[in-house]
Amino acid sequence: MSSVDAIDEGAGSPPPPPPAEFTYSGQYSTNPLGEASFRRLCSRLPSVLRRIAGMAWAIDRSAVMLLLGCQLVTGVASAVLLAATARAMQSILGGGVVSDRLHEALPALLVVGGAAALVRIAGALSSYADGRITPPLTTQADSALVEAVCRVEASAYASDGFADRQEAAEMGVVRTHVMVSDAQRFMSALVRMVAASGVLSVLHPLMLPLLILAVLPAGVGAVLSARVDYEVHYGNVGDRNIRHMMRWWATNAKFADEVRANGMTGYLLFWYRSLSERIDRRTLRAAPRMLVITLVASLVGGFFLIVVWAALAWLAATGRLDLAIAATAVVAVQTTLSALGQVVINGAAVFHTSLYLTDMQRFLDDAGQKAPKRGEVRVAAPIEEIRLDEVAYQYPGKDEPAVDGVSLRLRRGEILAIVGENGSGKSTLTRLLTGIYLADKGRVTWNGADLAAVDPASVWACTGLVPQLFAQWPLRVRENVTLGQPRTSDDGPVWEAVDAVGMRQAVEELPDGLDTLLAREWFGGTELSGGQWQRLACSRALYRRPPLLILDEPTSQMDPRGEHDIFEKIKAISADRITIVVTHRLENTKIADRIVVMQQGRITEQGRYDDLVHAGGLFAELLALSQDR
Ligand SMILES: Nc1ncnc2c1ncn2[C@@H]1O[C@H](COP(=O)(O)OP(=O)(O)OP(=O)(O)O)[C@@H](O)[C@H]1O
Repeated sequence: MSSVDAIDEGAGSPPPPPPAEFTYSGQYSTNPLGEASFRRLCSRLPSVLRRIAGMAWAIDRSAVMLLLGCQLVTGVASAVLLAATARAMQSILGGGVVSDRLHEALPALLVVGGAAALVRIAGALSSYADGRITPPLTTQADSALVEAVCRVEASAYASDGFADRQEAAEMGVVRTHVMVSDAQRFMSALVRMVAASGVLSVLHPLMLPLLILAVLPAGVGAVLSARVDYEVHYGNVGDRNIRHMMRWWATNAKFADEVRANGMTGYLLFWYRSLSERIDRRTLRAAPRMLVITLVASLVGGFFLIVVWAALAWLAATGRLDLAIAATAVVAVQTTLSALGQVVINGAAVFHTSLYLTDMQRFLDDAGQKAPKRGEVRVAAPIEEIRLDEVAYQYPGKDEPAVDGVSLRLRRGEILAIVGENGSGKSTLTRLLTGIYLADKGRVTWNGADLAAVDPASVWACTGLVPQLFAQWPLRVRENVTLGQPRTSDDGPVWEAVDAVGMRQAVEELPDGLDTLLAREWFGGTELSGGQWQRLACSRALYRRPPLLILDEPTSQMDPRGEHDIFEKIKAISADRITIVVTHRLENTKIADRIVVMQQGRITEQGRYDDLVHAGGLFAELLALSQDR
């Protein structure tokens, strides 16, 4: 079924336009492989192996030692195996009675058996060591990525290509699953190849160069294929990223009503499939190149392989090579060939992995750079005063500042209401007040300390924020209240916070009270209503008893009783803290000691409710509009 068939609504109307093209954009848009030569690519292998070894060493030294020991054993045993094979062949193919010849060959055959067993045992132990290293290594890479993203300055999310590079870095995490085993297989094949080719060179000096010629094309082919593969991955990063997000939104149970009742299913499926098809098209476009690379590599490699066997036959037929030695050479050629093949395949895999690891490392380094480095100064409760002096902030890529030259002074005990039309800068102002964003211009100070030089953790330890868009954590009720600041094992303060938002009865009626899992999707989980979720978000902020309490549209989903309760509570606890309420329900601003009205990032009016109602400004106009029904 094509993507357009996925649209079941609006039959007969022209098909909608395909999803916008999302490309990996900005300063990171250059494919690091674009200019790299084959030689440079190969020369990266040692450093990649060193890096993988270093990462593994940090995880489990004894497992790494075991791996290295196994490689050594494999190499020595492979060489011994071939040398003993040559000796056994000489006895077996020599003159005399068969039983005598076999008897003479027996010690060498026993050595062959022992060496082969050792190679197998070393292989098994290597897999065991890999099994010990890989899971913690993957966990470490994955956790490092999650932590790096959680710890960046919030403003980094809006920076050029951040999400795309995060998506690219995720691939690095995926590749850590196979990284050690690829490297181990590569090393083990290399060791076997060196051992076998050493023996082969001793048997006849011509064999080795011929063999290398036979396998080299496959090596070049494998690396070139890896390069094309990465190129495709690189071209698809942007689309894959947005598809991944869209998948979450389209399939999330929380949005199921909206998707169905608004007839979005058809378009979303069309959209999803179109994007997938575009990704496929890019991938398929690379297929002919892949085919050419593989065919040419196989043809050239095959030709040289025929030359190898012909040379061996010629050497044996013309008596230049003893028959027993020729027989050993056949075994050695086979061993070297298979080892070389493994070297090539696993070398290409290691190289391939290195590309994704580089993306991951680059992202981690960049995220590290974007982590807050503001200073050691700490602020602590009580927060007596917060000041903003000529503060401005402009989002990356925007032409106008979201907040433009705002000055404010807030004192402990005060309730400030911020109002204004959509996009006037209210939420941005709260982000600047709490140091989530640092001002581009001007200063925000807490108790006189400039937030640009203050440890942000100390600021956020003093903050309770109910954002406009709050998370509905798939955790227990208790954790939804205490998340970020679990204080005691005693449930008393939790119930206090639940009471403060009028949720006691609702929580008591849940199957497991505070222990109820708030995730309907999971077995044993349950779901709250929109207003109940919002009450819980408020209780989370109240539980923190913060010196700065910020509520951004805290009651937009609540019934009048809930709204009344919350505002009563805010008033009751306001003496100890600075309280900021952002709201479009202008009646609610009556509780504020001061109201500021924002327009295009600036404060254009301020005063008490009664003053502003009669001031004839934007506040009065918005209030009149809200009452005009
Ligand atoms: N993360 C962001 N990245 C880029 N621009 C943003 C971001 N958040 C807000 N903006 C822009 O900044 C301006 C102010 O937005 P802000 O969210 O502060 O307004 P607001 O007054 O809170 O609006 P609302 O009443 O709709 O909540 C808007 O033009 C908006 O497009």
